[in-house]
Amino acid sequence: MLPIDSTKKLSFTRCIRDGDLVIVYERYDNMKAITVCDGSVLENRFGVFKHSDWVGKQFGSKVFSNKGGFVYLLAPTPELWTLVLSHRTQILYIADISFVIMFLEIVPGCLVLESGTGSGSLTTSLARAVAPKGHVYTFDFHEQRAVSAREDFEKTGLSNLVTVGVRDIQGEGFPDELSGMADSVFLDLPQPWLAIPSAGKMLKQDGILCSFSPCIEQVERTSETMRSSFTDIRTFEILLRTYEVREGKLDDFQGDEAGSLGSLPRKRRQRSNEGSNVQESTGPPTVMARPCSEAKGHTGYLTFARLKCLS
Ligand SMILES: C[S@@+](CC[C@H](N)C(=O)[O-])C[C@H]1O[C@@H](n2cnc3c(N)ncnc32)[C@H](O)[C@@H]1O
Repeated sequence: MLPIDSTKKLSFTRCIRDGDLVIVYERYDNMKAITVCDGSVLENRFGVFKHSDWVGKQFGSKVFSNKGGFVYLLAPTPELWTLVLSHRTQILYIADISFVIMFLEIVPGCLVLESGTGSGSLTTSLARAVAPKGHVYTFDFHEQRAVSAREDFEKTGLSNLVTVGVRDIQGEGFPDELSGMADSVFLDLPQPWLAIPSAGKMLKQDGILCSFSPCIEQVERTSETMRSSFTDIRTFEILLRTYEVREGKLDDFQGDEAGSLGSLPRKRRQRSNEGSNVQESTGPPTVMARPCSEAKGHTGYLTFARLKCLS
């Protein structure tokens, strides 16, 4: 990520410099984060890429190896960072993250509390959502995870937007100094119900709390605890269906899962929509879209609740 501060607008239009973090993109399922270092090289199946060739190029550029192979150099957005970060824990992915940001009503300037930090996947998106003047206070009781998260936020240029604290949030709650200051609180903890009374104290009037839990028993216990100080308690499970889009001839797709309109060539689908039974088995390549066979299933449940107003 490019540095975000209160004076700069988040922008990826500037050119790549020595020391920048870039996402080296081969395919949507094959990318990695690299810090550009003049004098270093990247070696992969496409050949050898000199970092010095990357300096001065715009983010999004296609760059070539000594063998004529190529990769793209993308800006490290939170969306891409989530896909390349080093997993120190289970993490939240894009479908849950985007829903969380929307439902917690997080906008620039918000103050957000989070625990645990884990691998900082959600924190990275929270930081961008509150930029340039908001702040995220994130807590984990695992010292080394906190250290690694700070290093990552430094690398991604977000450290001025995030404070990482080491604290047992289930045991001690959030720090008293933050009482009544949070617009929203997010919990990804094994026993979130223990942290709910403290989360309630931290929130501004009508602030929103979200708790992520992998199993429904935790959701029930969390919701039960929320009832005394929160209202509008709602739980969601975000299931994402991804489609594969590729070009081919009808013959290439014969024998694909039957009955899936998504697996039909566009041309054939249009014809059947027009009431014709004509089916071509040859012809020019056409674009197909069909559900991916390896779609991600259950990740967890997101329970949201709004603090009850006192007056
Ligand atoms: C599943 S991870 C969070 C992942 C994070 N949401 C992400 O997207 O990268 C849960 C984290 O909670 C931390 N944790 C567990 N119990 C805790 C407690 N009592 N206080 C603070 N952190 C705790 C763990 O150390 C772990 O790093």
